[in-house]
Amino acid sequence: MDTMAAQLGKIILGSRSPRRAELLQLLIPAEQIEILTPANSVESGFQDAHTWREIERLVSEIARTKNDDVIQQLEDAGRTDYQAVLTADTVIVCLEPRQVDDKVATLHVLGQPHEEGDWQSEVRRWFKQYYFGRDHWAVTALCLIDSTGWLHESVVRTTVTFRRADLKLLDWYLSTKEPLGKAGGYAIQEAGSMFVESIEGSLTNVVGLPLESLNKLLKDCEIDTAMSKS
Ligand SMILES: Cc1cn([C@H]2C[C@H](O)[C@@H](COP(=O)(O)OP(=O)(O)OP(=O)(O)O)O2)c(=O)[nH]c1=O
Repeated sequence: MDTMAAQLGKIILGSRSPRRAELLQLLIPAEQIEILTPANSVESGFQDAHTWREIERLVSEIARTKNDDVIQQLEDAGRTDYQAVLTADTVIVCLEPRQVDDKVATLHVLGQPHEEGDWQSEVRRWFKQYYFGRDHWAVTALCLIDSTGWLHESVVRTTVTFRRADLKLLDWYLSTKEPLGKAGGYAIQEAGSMFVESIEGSLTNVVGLPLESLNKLLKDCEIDTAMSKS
């Protein structure tokens, strides 16, 4: 790709998440980003996924499905004026509390709370059963496909440790509705941070777009970022 075209071509962000758009703007100038929303992907199959290998495979598959959807939209519109399409998917992975006779701990995946149901009870249960006083992981799969169709992928895992139970704070937190639209039902970048004791790894990965890893993928794609210009 020549440098001029590389400078002009848009980076298409296939996401409805405002957090992903804000984070991408830290690496790519806003005027070079265009947002196209992928069709809602079915986040199924996780109920049978209990190993890291299987979970990471499924999260990557969802990010790729979102990307395919956006590329199809671009093709349908006869568009060739873009450098790459970026999509991502984030889930929370927890350890099932050990049963007395369990030999090995089991992994369990949480997506976004189900808005149409009693989401407050659902999120309250997640906090009590999986979060308070324990570790869990935020896992984000990135999928970047350049205009030649070359696929660049990565999966990033961050360990998050929550403080001990504070049920009063949890009741208030649920009343804010912040958990809606967030994987695992909390936002570490907002009031959800009050539950967090520590994290190990990338913070932006928890928020839905791991910048360090994305910067590397963009570099692999020969896309200039704010860092490459400095
Ligand atoms: C854990 C966590 C998640 N989140 C958000 C980021 C993502 O928007 C969302 C994860 O859900 P996703 O299903 O990955 O993404 P989405 O449906 O919001 O957006 P799209 O598929 O269109 O890209 O959770 C936070 O903002 N803060 C957090 O601490």
